[in-house]
Amino acid sequence: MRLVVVGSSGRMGRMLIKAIAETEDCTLVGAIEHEHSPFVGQDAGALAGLPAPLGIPLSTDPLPLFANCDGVIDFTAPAATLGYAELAAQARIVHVIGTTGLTEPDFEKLRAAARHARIVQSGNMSLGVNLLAGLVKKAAATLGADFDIEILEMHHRMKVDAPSGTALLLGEAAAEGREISLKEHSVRVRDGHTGARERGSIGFATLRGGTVIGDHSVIFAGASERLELVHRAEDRGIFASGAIKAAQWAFKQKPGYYTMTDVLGL
Ligand SMILES: NC(=O)C1=CN([C@@H]2O[C@H](COP(=O)(O)OP(=O)(O)OC[C@H]3O[C@@H](n4cnc5c(N)ncnc54)[C@H](OP(=O)(O)O)[C@@H]3O)[C@@H](O)[C@H]2O)C=CC1
Ligand SMILES: O=C(O)C1=N[C@H](C(=O)O)C[C@H](O)C1
Repeated sequence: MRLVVVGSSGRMGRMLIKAIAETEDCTLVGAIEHEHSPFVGQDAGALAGLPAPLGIPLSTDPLPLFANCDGVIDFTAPAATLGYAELAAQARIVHVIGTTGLTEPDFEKLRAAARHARIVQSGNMSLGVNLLAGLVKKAAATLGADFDIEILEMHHRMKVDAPSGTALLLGEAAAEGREISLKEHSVRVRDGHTGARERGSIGFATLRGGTVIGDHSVIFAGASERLELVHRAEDRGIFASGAIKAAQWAFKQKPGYYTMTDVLGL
């Protein structure tokens, strides 16, 4: 499969270039950055720390690359992702989206692009987190509203969006298990005299610091017992290999909007 990476000098971009180089049946055919990036023109392999250059310089023009590839992997920023989604739809290719911080209007645009592209979007591409989401759904359904649900996440100091895409994905899983709408029951911030906790709400807490790759805990707090389901990412390679698996899976599908639950058959 011929793949292009956008945001290729970023933390995930570099990890993806390395992972694609190490994956059989996948070839990196292009690496893209925005026009003001200081990395434009540099070799993708050198940037990713590979022992030899790949002969692929970072470019700013997606059009010729999208026209000659099977899929694009995108861990960038919401505005960039929406632009790439339009181009991927025009080129009728696979678009794997790991970008977080997307809003409901953004998701509507992505669903429209998925009429022509094969989009796989997930706030977390790892097997562990997607399995965790299933466990959270089951726990939420089993325990019911006598147990308060709180979702705690910690990430590195450079992360720009909160709560994390993963925390929101886990919140959706909990809400689905409870058969409620997350939008109507989530409490994203607490400060000052908040009053007692509202029964049935799903709370979020965000920590930022250091180099933490991504820790998530879903806490079910009952009257005399507490259940905690935890995932800790130890290497960004888990997101990169999940994204490549998603691209390979989507290559065989019809245009549409898919998630990692579809890819992993969970
Ligand atoms: N779903 C998942 O499994 C995961 C999702 N993520 C998400 O992926 C996103 C990226 O994370 P991370 O790699 O840590 O962030 P980085 O900031 O390190 O990387 C983002 C890269 O995208 C570049 N970029 C910005 N705009 C454009 C554009 N228009 N075209 C091309 N490149 C562009 C940035 O350039 P510059 O720095 O110059 O602005 C940067 O190099 C975040 O939303 C994060 O939450 C991260 C890990 C896992
Ligand atoms: O920005 C990150 O780093 C990560 N972002 C994703 C998120 O928002 O959940 C996934 C992972 O936790 C790392």
